[in-house]
Amino acid sequence: MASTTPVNVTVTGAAGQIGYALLFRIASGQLLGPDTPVKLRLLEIPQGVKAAVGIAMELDDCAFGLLAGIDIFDNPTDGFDGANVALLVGARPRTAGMERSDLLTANGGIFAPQGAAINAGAADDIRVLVVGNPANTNALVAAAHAPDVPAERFSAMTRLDHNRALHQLAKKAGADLSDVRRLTIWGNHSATQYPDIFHAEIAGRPAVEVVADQDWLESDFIPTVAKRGAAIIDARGASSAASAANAAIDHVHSWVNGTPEGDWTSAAIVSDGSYGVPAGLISSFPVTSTGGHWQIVPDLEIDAFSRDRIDASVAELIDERDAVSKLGLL
Ligand SMILES: NC(=O)c1ccc[n+]([C@@H]2O[C@H](COP(=O)([O-])OP(=O)(O)OC[C@H]3O[C@@H](n4cnc5c(N)ncnc54)[C@H](O)[C@@H]3O)[C@@H](O)[C@H]2O)c1
Ligand SMILES: O=C(O)C[C@H](O)C(=O)O
Repeated sequence: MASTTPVNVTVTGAAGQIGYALLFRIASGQLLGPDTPVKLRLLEIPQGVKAAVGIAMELDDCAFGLLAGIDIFDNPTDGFDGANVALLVGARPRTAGMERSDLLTANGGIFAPQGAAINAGAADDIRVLVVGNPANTNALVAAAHAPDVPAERFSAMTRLDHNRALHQLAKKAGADLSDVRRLTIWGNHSATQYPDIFHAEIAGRPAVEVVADQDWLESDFIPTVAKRGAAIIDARGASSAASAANAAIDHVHSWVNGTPEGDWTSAAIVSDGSYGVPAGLISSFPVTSTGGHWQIVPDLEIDAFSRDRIDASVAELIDERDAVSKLGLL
Protein backbone atom coordinates (compact mmCIF):
# COMPACT_ATOMS: atom_id res chain seq x y z
CA MET A 1 0.00 0.00 0.00
CA ALA A 2 3.00 2.39 -0.46
CA SER A 3 1.39 5.65 -1.45
CA THR A 4 1.97 9.38 -1.49
CA THR A 5 -1.74 9.96 -0.92
CA PRO A 6 -2.31 9.61 2.81
CA VAL A 7 -4.11 6.47 3.91
CA ASN A 8 -7.05 7.17 6.23
CA VAL A 9 -6.75 5.07 9.37
CA THR A 10 -9.70 5.12 11.77
CA VAL A 11 -9.01 4.02 15.35
CA THR A 12 -11.94 3.53 17.70
CA GLY A 13 -11.38 3.73 21.43
CA ALA A 14 -8.54 6.09 20.61
CA ALA A 15 -8.31 7.46 24.14
CA GLY A 16 -8.14 4.05 25.79
CA GLN A 17 -5.04 2.24 26.92
CA ILE A 18 -4.53 0.29 23.67
CA GLY A 19 -5.20 3.46 21.69
CA TYR A 20 -2.46 5.25 23.57
CA ALA A 21 0.03 2.49 22.77
CA LEU A 22 -1.13 2.22 19.14
CA LEU A 23 -1.51 5.70 17.70
CA PHE A 24 2.12 6.76 17.97
CA ARG A 25 3.27 3.62 16.21
CA ILE A 26 0.78 4.12 13.37
CA ALA A 27 1.86 7.73 13.00
CA SER A 28 5.54 6.74 12.90
CA GLY A 29 4.96 4.42 9.93
CA GLN A 30 5.01 1.03 11.64
CA LEU A 31 1.49 0.05 10.55
CA LEU A 32 1.74 0.56 6.78
CA GLY A 33 5.43 1.11 6.17
CA PRO A 34 7.94 3.95 6.10
CA ASP A 35 6.80 5.39 2.75
CA THR A 36 3.09 5.67 3.45
CA PRO A 37 1.68 8.88 4.94
CA VAL A 38 -1.36 8.44 7.18
CA LYS A 39 -4.28 10.55 8.28
CA LEU A 40 -5.62 9.49 11.66
CA ARG A 41 -9.33 9.53 12.39
CA LEU A 42 -9.86 9.06 16.11
CA LEU A 43 -13.30 7.82 17.13
CA GLU A 44 -14.39 8.04 20.75
CA ILE A 45 -17.58 8.27 22.73
CA PRO A 46 -18.33 11.88 23.74
CA GLN A 47 -16.77 11.38 27.21
CA GLY A 48 -13.53 10.24 25.57
CA VAL A 49 -13.14 13.15 23.18
CA LYS A 50 -11.28 15.47 25.57
CA ALA A 51 -8.63 12.83 26.22
CA ALA A 52 -8.40 12.16 22.47
CA VAL A 53 -7.73 15.87 21.94
CA GLY A 54 -4.85 15.56 24.40
CA ILE A 55 -3.44 12.56 22.52
CA ALA A 56 -3.70 14.49 19.26
CA MET A 57 -1.67 17.28 20.88
CA GLU A 58 1.00 14.75 21.82
CA LEU A 59 0.98 13.29 18.31
CA ASP A 60 1.56 16.79 16.94
CA ASP A 61 4.40 17.18 19.40
CA CYS A 62 6.14 14.11 17.97
CA ALA A 63 6.48 15.88 14.60
CA PHE A 64 6.03 12.60 12.72
CA GLY A 65 6.88 13.20 9.07
CA LEU A 66 4.29 10.65 7.87
CA LEU A 67 1.37 12.04 9.86
CA ALA A 68 -0.68 14.06 7.38
CA GLY A 69 -3.55 14.99 9.73
CA ILE A 70 -5.62 14.06 12.77
CA ASP A 71 -9.38 14.36 13.09
CA ILE A 72 -11.45 13.46 16.14
CA PHE A 73 -15.04 12.23 16.00
CA ASP A 74 -17.72 11.22 18.47
CA ASN A 75 -19.94 9.34 16.01
CA PRO A 76 -19.26 6.38 13.73
CA THR A 77 -20.76 7.93 10.58
CA ASP A 78 -18.11 10.65 10.47
CA GLY A 79 -15.41 8.49 12.05
CA PHE A 80 -15.43 5.87 9.27
CA ASP A 81 -16.05 8.26 6.38
CA GLY A 82 -13.37 7.56 3.78
CA ALA A 83 -11.52 5.08 6.01
CA ASN A 84 -9.09 2.74 4.25
CA VAL A 85 -8.07 0.90 7.41
CA ALA A 86 -10.21 0.66 10.54
CA LEU A 87 -8.97 -0.60 13.88
CA LEU A 88 -11.99 -1.32 16.06
CA VAL A 89 -10.48 -1.17 19.51
CA GLY A 90 -13.12 0.72 21.50
CA ALA A 91 -15.12 -1.63 23.66
CA ARG A 92 -15.53 -2.46 27.28
CA PRO A 93 -12.47 -4.43 28.44
CA ARG A 94 -12.75 -7.56 30.53
CA THR A 95 -12.05 -7.00 34.20
CA ALA A 96 -11.03 -9.54 36.85
CA GLY A 97 -13.48 -12.44 37.10
CA MET A 98 -15.29 -11.68 33.82
CA GLU A 99 -15.35 -14.12 30.91
CA ARG A 100 -15.46 -12.80 27.36
CA SER A 101 -18.99 -14.12 26.99
CA ASP A 102 -20.06 -11.57 29.61
CA LEU A 103 -19.04 -8.90 27.18
CA LEU A 104 -21.31 -10.00 24.34
CA THR A 105 -24.25 -7.90 25.35
CA ALA A 106 -22.19 -4.87 26.35
CA ASN A 107 -20.12 -4.82 23.20
CA GLY A 108 -22.32 -6.36 20.53
CA GLY A 109 -24.35 -3.17 20.45
CA ILE A 110 -21.28 -1.07 19.62
CA PHE A 111 -20.27 -3.09 16.58
CA ALA A 112 -23.61 -3.16 14.73
CA PRO A 113 -23.74 0.62 14.19
CA GLN A 114 -20.02 0.69 13.46
CA GLY A 115 -20.47 -1.96 10.74
CA ALA A 116 -23.34 0.07 9.28
CA ALA A 117 -21.22 3.22 9.25
CA ILE A 118 -18.37 1.35 7.53
CA ASN A 119 -20.85 0.09 4.95
CA ALA A 120 -22.17 3.59 4.35
CA GLY A 121 -19.01 5.63 4.15
CA ALA A 122 -15.70 3.76 4.21
CA ALA A 123 -13.43 3.67 1.17
CA ASP A 124 -13.81 0.81 -1.33
CA ASP A 125 -10.59 -0.80 -0.15
CA ILE A 126 -11.53 -0.73 3.56
CA ARG A 127 -9.81 -3.32 5.73
CA VAL A 128 -11.12 -3.82 9.26
CA LEU A 129 -9.35 -5.33 12.25
CA VAL A 130 -11.48 -5.89 15.34
CA VAL A 131 -9.50 -5.85 18.58
CA GLY A 132 -12.32 -5.13 21.07
CA ASN A 133 -13.56 -8.27 22.78
CA PRO A 134 -15.16 -10.66 22.18
CA ALA A 135 -13.23 -9.89 19.01
CA ASN A 136 -14.32 -12.73 16.69
CA THR A 137 -18.00 -12.24 17.37
CA ASN A 138 -17.79 -8.44 17.33
CA ALA A 139 -16.24 -8.78 13.86
CA LEU A 140 -19.10 -11.07 12.86
CA VAL A 141 -21.61 -8.48 14.04
CA ALA A 142 -19.83 -5.62 12.27
CA ALA A 143 -19.55 -7.61 9.02
CA ALA A 144 -23.24 -8.54 9.17
CA HIS A 145 -24.10 -4.83 9.17
CA ALA A 146 -21.85 -4.09 6.20
CA PRO A 147 -23.46 -6.14 3.43
CA ASP A 148 -21.76 -4.16 0.65
CA VAL A 149 -18.26 -4.80 2.02
CA PRO A 150 -16.78 -8.21 1.17
CA ALA A 151 -16.75 -10.32 4.35
CA GLU A 152 -13.03 -11.07 3.79
CA ARG A 153 -12.28 -7.42 4.69
CA PHE A 154 -13.32 -8.04 8.30
CA SER A 155 -10.85 -9.74 10.59
CA ALA A 156 -10.37 -10.18 14.32
CA MET A 157 -7.12 -10.25 16.22
CA THR A 158 -5.44 -13.46 17.31
CA ARG A 159 -1.97 -12.14 16.51
CA LEU A 160 -1.38 -11.41 20.19
CA ASP A 161 -2.04 -15.08 20.96
CA HIS A 162 0.26 -16.01 18.06
CA ASN A 163 3.04 -13.80 19.40
CA ARG A 164 2.53 -15.18 22.91
CA ALA A 165 2.84 -18.72 21.54
CA LEU A 166 5.98 -17.83 19.57
CA HIS A 167 7.67 -16.58 22.72
CA GLN A 168 6.67 -19.59 24.85
CA LEU A 169 7.84 -22.09 22.23
CA ALA A 170 11.13 -20.32 21.54
CA LYS A 171 11.82 -20.11 25.28
CA LYS A 172 11.11 -23.82 25.80
CA ALA A 173 13.35 -24.80 22.87
CA GLY A 174 16.10 -22.33 23.76
CA ALA A 175 15.76 -21.07 20.18
CA ASP A 176 15.81 -17.65 18.60
CA LEU A 177 12.34 -16.30 17.90
CA SER A 178 13.33 -15.86 14.28
CA ASP A 179 13.89 -19.64 14.01
CA VAL A 180 10.27 -20.46 14.91
CA ARG A 181 7.87 -20.69 11.99
CA ARG A 182 4.42 -22.00 11.08
CA LEU A 183 2.73 -21.77 14.46
CA THR A 184 -1.05 -21.56 14.39
CA ILE A 185 -3.76 -20.21 16.66
CA TRP A 186 -7.10 -21.84 15.84
CA GLY A 187 -10.58 -20.74 16.84
CA ASN A 188 -11.68 -18.02 19.19
CA HIS A 189 -9.64 -15.30 20.89
CA SER A 190 -10.56 -16.76 24.26
CA ALA A 191 -9.43 -19.41 26.70
CA THR A 192 -10.71 -22.10 24.29
CA GLN A 193 -8.27 -21.08 21.54
CA TYR A 194 -5.92 -23.79 20.35
CA PRO A 195 -2.27 -22.88 19.91
CA ASP A 196 -0.98 -25.59 17.57
CA ILE A 197 2.68 -26.53 17.28
CA PHE A 198 2.17 -29.69 15.21
CA HIS A 199 3.05 -27.94 11.95
CA ALA A 200 5.55 -25.58 13.53
CA GLU A 201 9.26 -25.72 12.81
CA ILE A 202 12.23 -24.61 14.84
CA ALA A 203 15.27 -23.92 12.68
CA GLY A 204 13.73 -26.19 10.04
CA ARG A 205 13.03 -29.15 12.35
CA PRO A 206 9.54 -30.16 13.49
CA ALA A 207 8.85 -28.30 16.75
CA VAL A 208 7.29 -31.37 18.39
CA GLU A 209 10.53 -33.29 17.83
CA VAL A 210 12.68 -30.45 19.15
CA VAL A 211 10.54 -30.05 22.25
CA ALA A 212 9.60 -33.74 22.66
CA ASP A 213 7.52 -33.05 25.75
CA GLN A 214 3.81 -33.81 25.43
CA ASP A 215 3.23 -33.05 29.11
CA TRP A 216 4.66 -29.53 28.65
CA LEU A 217 2.51 -29.07 25.56
CA GLU A 218 -0.72 -30.03 27.32
CA SER A 219 -0.13 -28.78 30.85
CA ASP A 220 1.99 -25.72 30.26
CA PHE A 221 2.16 -24.35 26.72
CA ILE A 222 -1.51 -24.53 25.70
CA PRO A 223 -2.96 -23.17 28.98
CA THR A 224 -0.25 -20.52 29.34
CA VAL A 225 -1.00 -19.10 25.90
CA ALA A 226 -4.76 -19.48 26.15
CA LYS A 227 -4.99 -17.89 29.60
CA ARG A 228 -2.32 -15.24 29.16
CA GLY A 229 -4.89 -12.44 28.87
CA ALA A 230 -6.30 -13.31 32.31
CA ALA A 231 -2.78 -13.63 33.76
CA ILE A 232 -1.94 -10.12 32.53
CA ILE A 233 -5.15 -8.74 34.02
CA ASP A 234 -4.30 -10.43 37.31
CA ALA A 235 -0.74 -9.09 37.35
CA ARG A 236 -1.34 -5.60 35.98
CA GLY A 237 -4.85 -4.92 37.23
CA ALA A 238 -5.68 -3.98 33.65
CA SER A 239 -5.85 -5.89 30.41
CA SER A 240 -2.91 -6.10 28.04
CA ALA A 241 -2.36 -2.88 26.13
CA ALA A 242 1.12 -2.39 24.66
CA SER A 243 1.32 -6.02 23.55
CA ALA A 244 -2.17 -5.80 22.07
CA ALA A 245 -1.23 -2.63 20.19
CA ASN A 246 1.93 -4.36 18.96
CA ALA A 247 -0.11 -7.29 17.68
CA ALA A 248 -2.54 -4.97 15.89
CA ILE A 249 0.40 -3.33 14.14
CA ASP A 250 1.76 -6.78 13.18
CA HIS A 251 -1.65 -7.97 11.90
CA VAL A 252 -2.30 -5.02 9.60
CA HIS A 253 1.32 -4.87 8.47
CA SER A 254 1.16 -8.54 7.42
CA TRP A 255 -2.22 -8.06 5.75
CA VAL A 256 -1.13 -5.06 3.70
CA ASN A 257 2.53 -5.90 3.07
CA GLY A 258 2.35 -9.71 2.95
CA THR A 259 3.67 -12.60 5.01
CA PRO A 260 7.22 -13.95 4.52
CA GLU A 261 7.81 -16.80 2.06
CA GLY A 262 7.69 -20.16 3.80
CA ASP A 263 5.92 -18.92 6.91
CA TRP A 264 2.43 -18.03 7.98
CA THR A 265 0.71 -16.19 10.79
CA SER A 266 -2.64 -16.41 12.58
CA ALA A 267 -5.68 -14.21 12.05
CA ALA A 268 -9.37 -14.64 12.64
CA ILE A 269 -11.04 -14.35 9.25
CA VAL A 270 -14.30 -15.47 7.72
CA SER A 271 -14.36 -19.23 7.27
CA ASP A 272 -14.91 -20.70 3.81
CA GLY A 273 -15.63 -24.05 5.45
CA SER A 274 -11.96 -25.05 5.63
CA TYR A 275 -10.90 -27.45 8.37
CA GLY A 276 -14.51 -28.17 9.31
CA VAL A 277 -15.13 -24.61 10.56
CA PRO A 278 -18.66 -23.64 9.48
CA ALA A 279 -18.60 -21.17 6.60
CA GLY A 280 -19.32 -17.61 7.71
CA LEU A 281 -17.87 -17.90 11.23
CA ILE A 282 -14.92 -15.62 12.00
CA SER A 283 -12.37 -18.05 13.34
CA SER A 284 -8.61 -18.03 13.66
CA PHE A 285 -6.69 -19.95 11.01
CA PRO A 286 -3.14 -20.30 9.74
CA VAL A 287 -3.01 -17.58 7.09
CA THR A 288 -0.73 -16.06 4.52
CA SER A 289 -1.27 -12.72 2.86
CA THR A 290 -0.41 -11.68 -0.66
CA GLY A 291 -1.63 -8.62 -2.54
CA GLY A 292 -3.57 -7.45 0.52
CA HIS A 293 -5.68 -10.62 0.79
CA TRP A 294 -5.59 -13.30 3.45
CA GLN A 295 -5.56 -16.93 2.35
CA ILE A 296 -6.15 -19.86 4.70
CA VAL A 297 -3.17 -22.24 4.51
CA PRO A 298 -4.68 -25.32 2.83
CA ASP A 299 -4.34 -29.07 3.32
CA LEU A 300 -2.72 -29.29 6.76
CA GLU A 301 -3.13 -32.66 8.38
CA ILE A 302 -5.14 -32.39 11.58
CA ASP A 303 -4.71 -35.24 14.05
CA ALA A 304 -7.25 -36.26 16.70
CA PHE A 305 -5.56 -34.22 19.45
CA SER A 306 -5.80 -31.03 17.40
CA ARG A 307 -9.24 -31.87 16.01
CA ASP A 308 -10.80 -32.02 19.49
CA ARG A 309 -9.33 -28.68 20.48
CA ILE A 310 -10.26 -26.90 17.25
CA ASP A 311 -13.79 -28.26 17.52
CA ALA A 312 -14.12 -27.07 21.14
CA SER A 313 -13.15 -23.51 20.27
CA VAL A 314 -15.36 -23.48 17.17
CA ALA A 315 -18.26 -24.74 19.31
CA GLU A 316 -17.77 -21.67 21.52
CA LEU A 317 -17.84 -19.43 18.44
CA ILE A 318 -21.10 -21.05 17.37
CA ASP A 319 -22.55 -20.39 20.85
CA GLU A 320 -21.45 -16.76 20.66
CA ARG A 321 -22.94 -16.42 17.20
CA ASP A 322 -26.22 -17.87 18.44
CA ALA A 323 -26.19 -15.53 21.45
CA VAL A 324 -25.74 -12.36 19.37
CA SER A 325 -28.28 -13.68 16.90
CA LYS A 326 -30.80 -14.00 19.76
CA LEU A 327 -29.96 -10.42 20.76
CA GLY A 328 -30.96 -9.38 17.23
CA LEU A 329 -27.41 -8.32 16.34
CA LEU A 330 -27.01 -10.47 13.23
N1 LIG B 1 -7.96 -9.20 20.63
C1 LIG B 1 -7.02 -9.03 21.55
O1 LIG B 1 -5.98 -9.72 21.53
C2 LIG B 1 -7.16 -8.02 22.66
C3 LIG B 1 -6.08 -7.76 23.51
C4 LIG B 1 -6.22 -6.81 24.52
C5 LIG B 1 -7.42 -6.14 24.69
N2 LIG B 1 -8.45 -6.42 23.86
C6 LIG B 1 -9.72 -5.69 23.99
O2 LIG B 1 -9.57 -4.38 23.42
C7 LIG B 1 -10.58 -3.53 23.93
C8 LIG B 1 -10.00 -2.19 24.35
O3 LIG B 1 -9.13 -2.36 25.44
P1 LIG B 1 -8.51 -1.10 26.21
O4 LIG B 1 -7.64 -1.69 27.26
O5 LIG B 1 -7.93 -0.11 25.27
O6 LIG B 1 -9.79 -0.49 26.90
P2 LIG B 1 -9.99 0.96 27.55
O7 LIG B 1 -11.17 0.89 28.43
O8 LIG B 1 -8.69 1.49 28.10
O9 LIG B 1 -10.35 1.84 26.29
C9 LIG B 1 -11.52 1.63 25.58
C10 LIG B 1 -11.84 2.96 24.94
O10 LIG B 1 -12.92 2.74 24.04
C11 LIG B 1 -13.78 3.84 24.13
N3 LIG B 1 -15.07 3.43 23.62
C12 LIG B 1 -16.04 2.73 24.25
N4 LIG B 1 -17.10 2.57 23.44
C13 LIG B 1 -16.79 3.17 22.27
C14 LIG B 1 -17.48 3.36 21.06
N5 LIG B 1 -18.73 2.92 20.90
N6 LIG B 1 -16.86 4.03 20.07
C15 LIG B 1 -15.61 4.52 20.22
N7 LIG B 1 -14.91 4.38 21.36
C16 LIG B 1 -15.49 3.72 22.38
C17 LIG B 1 -13.77 4.23 25.61
O11 LIG B 1 -14.18 5.57 25.80
C18 LIG B 1 -12.29 4.02 25.94
O12 LIG B 1 -11.53 5.22 25.73
C19 LIG B 1 -11.24 -4.34 25.05
O13 LIG B 1 -12.41 -4.94 24.54
C20 LIG B 1 -10.21 -5.41 25.36
O14 LIG B 1 -10.79 -6.54 25.97
C21 LIG B 1 -8.34 -7.33 22.85
O1 LIG C 1 -7.97 -11.33 27.98
C1 LIG C 1 -8.47 -10.21 27.87
O2 LIG C 1 -9.60 -9.92 28.27
C2 LIG C 1 -7.68 -9.13 27.20
C3 LIG C 1 -7.15 -9.57 25.90
O3 LIG C 1 -8.08 -10.17 25.08
C4 LIG C 1 -5.91 -10.42 26.03
O4 LIG C 1 -5.88 -11.50 25.46
O5 LIG C 1 -4.95 -9.96 26.68
